[in-house]
Amino acid sequence: MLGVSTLYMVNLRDPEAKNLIVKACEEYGFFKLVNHGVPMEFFTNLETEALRFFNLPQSDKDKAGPPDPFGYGCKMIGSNGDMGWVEYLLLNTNPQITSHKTHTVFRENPEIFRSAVNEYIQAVKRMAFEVVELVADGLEIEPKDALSRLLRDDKSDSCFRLGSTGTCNLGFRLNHYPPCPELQALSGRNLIGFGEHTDPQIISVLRSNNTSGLQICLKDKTWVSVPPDQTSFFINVGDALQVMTNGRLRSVRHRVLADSVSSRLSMIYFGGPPLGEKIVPLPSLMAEGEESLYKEFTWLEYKTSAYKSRLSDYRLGLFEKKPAAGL
Ligand SMILES: C=C1C[C@]23C[C@@]1(O)CC[C@H]2[C@@]12CC[C@H](O)[C@@](C)(C(=O)O1)[C@H]2[C@@H]3C(=O)O
Ligand SMILES: O=C(O)CCC(=O)C(=O)O
Ligand SMILES: [Fe+2]
Repeated sequence: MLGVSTLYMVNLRDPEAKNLIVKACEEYGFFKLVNHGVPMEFFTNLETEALRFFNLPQSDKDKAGPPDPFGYGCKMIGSNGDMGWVEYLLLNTNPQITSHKTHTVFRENPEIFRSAVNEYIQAVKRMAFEVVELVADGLEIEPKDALSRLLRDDKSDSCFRLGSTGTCNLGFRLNHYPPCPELQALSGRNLIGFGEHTDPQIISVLRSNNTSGLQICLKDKTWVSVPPDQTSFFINVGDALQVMTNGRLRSVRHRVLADSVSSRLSMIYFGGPPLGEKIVPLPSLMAEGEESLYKEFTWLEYKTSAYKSRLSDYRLGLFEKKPAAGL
């Protein structure tokens, strides 16, 4: 297997970080971030609270569901028939909004859980702003905050997701993949934890425990396993950033396979723009005469369409400008 782990590793304090990030996002749409400055205790506090939840009896966890859009979900991913060997909590990133469902489950200590989530999200958001500023700098995008302002916006969709009740705050997910002992008997067979997909947003920031399972799809369509590293973050380019860079940066297809022995816990922050934002290639990035590869759409339009799609669908396909026949 390729030495992917060294090809896509970026030290946030390296003076060359902006160039390495751009290279990794062009080639893989993915990289591992080290020396990021987020204290390890933020990880471990949240991990302890998450495991406290996932270790509850099933009937208690079910009281925190369904994930419409916040709350607990088990095996069903989204609402269009996708399934995986996973249970999860979908949460909002806005500390002001607390979900009555998680409150129900964390009867004794909802504040401890919420504060572990908030402390983690604040730190991760700050780091994500810095990462997209480095992307802008590396691509010589003007103004330098063209991407970070979208994530910093109060109405940013690190926050919003369409739900049956309209728009509401979402942008954070805790995934738990229990071990599946039956897998050992099925030697060589894979069990899908979270099926292949791209993330619709601008950027996703993932951290997991020390259990493997995450795989990314390379340009040549081969899948490679990402060695776990519980001290680092893994950054994904999402569909919106692919469009805003007119295809220069690549929204990475990824998936998670379940393990027969170890459980995997991952926490992911999804950074998206405000709902009304037009998702178009950034003008300062376009060469003279270069045309957008995509039709114009707002983030709300894209999300609405994405949430009607199946996990593995190529969601950007509907928004690509197809060359006219015969030209
Ligand atoms: C099958 C689905 C789950 C998903 C919404 C969708 O209809 C298609 C995109 C999926 C995805 C992938 C990245 C994130 O995990 C997620 C929260 C997102 O924004 O888009 C999920 C959605 C979900 O689990 O609801
Ligand atoms: O749980 C993981 O490690 C990745 C899950 C993922 O890609 C997602 O939730 O979008
Ligand atoms: Fe994902």
